[in-house]
Amino acid sequence: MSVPHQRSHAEPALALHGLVKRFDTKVAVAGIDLEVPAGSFFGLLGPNGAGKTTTLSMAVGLLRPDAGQARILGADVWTDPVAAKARIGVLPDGVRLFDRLTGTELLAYHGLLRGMDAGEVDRRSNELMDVLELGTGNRTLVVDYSAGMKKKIGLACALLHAPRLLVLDEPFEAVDPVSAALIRDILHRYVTGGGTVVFSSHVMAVVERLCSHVAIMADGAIRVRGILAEVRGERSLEDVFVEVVGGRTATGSELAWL
Ligand SMILES: Nc1ncnc2c1ncn2[C@@H]1O[C@H](COP(=O)(O)OP(=O)(O)OP(=O)(O)O)[C@@H](O)[C@H]1O
Repeated sequence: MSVPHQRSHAEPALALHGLVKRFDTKVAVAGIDLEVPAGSFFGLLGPNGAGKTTTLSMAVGLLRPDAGQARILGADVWTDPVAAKARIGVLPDGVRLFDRLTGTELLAYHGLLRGMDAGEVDRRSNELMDVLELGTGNRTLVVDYSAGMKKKIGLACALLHAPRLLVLDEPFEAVDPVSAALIRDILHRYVTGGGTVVFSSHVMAVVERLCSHVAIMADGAIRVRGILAEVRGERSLEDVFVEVVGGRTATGSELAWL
């Protein structure tokens, strides 16, 4: 089988074809085609409102597209949802969690829902709570966690069943520098071990450090995509980003009243 636009013959970890989403008259995502190669660390960039969250939500089956398809390691998210969802771990936007549970209870819920053995859920959940410094015996309800802790427990839920693809919406947002370094390390090891990560971020330094591939979105479309080194060339990723999405420059006369 030959796959056009791809050097590798492997099935892409994530393949989006013609994805469209409108909210009333607003076209949030305007027909996106994107392939994320298996084993890649893929950064999705774009200014506020570019359509990143909408795209990732459709990619993982949280939001039904108006048109188009999303396939996860070959399984269609909408026609074969059980197979598709078994292969992914998701950190959604805003991390909507059952927050009247403790972190350990939440992980148990996720693990059992995915049909995992209770003993294995226990072992992995203790290890995740420990590694992510959420406290193994912590009885605090998730609702009382800080924003960064909520991100970390959301990430733990996404990792628990050792999925082959991780789709993470702004995993570094609200996370302190020590925890960010820890998460970078965990994700790096996950990709080295054969996993694939797709994540959205506004933090260029993190994307430059971690990613093998990037795509830059603006106004619901992908403007630039490819291997990080090729997209960046001799410039910084931030320079490329600003050039691609455009941006206003301060003239010095704004907010003169301030
Ligand atoms: N549920 C919704 N109802 C109406 N409009 C929406 C909804 N969700 C998103 N939008 C609109 O779709 C566009 C894309 O939003 P989206 O959240 O996907 O952007 P984003 O790139 O993730 O932005 P950010 O970086 O700020 O998180 C925006 O104009 C937003 O206002």
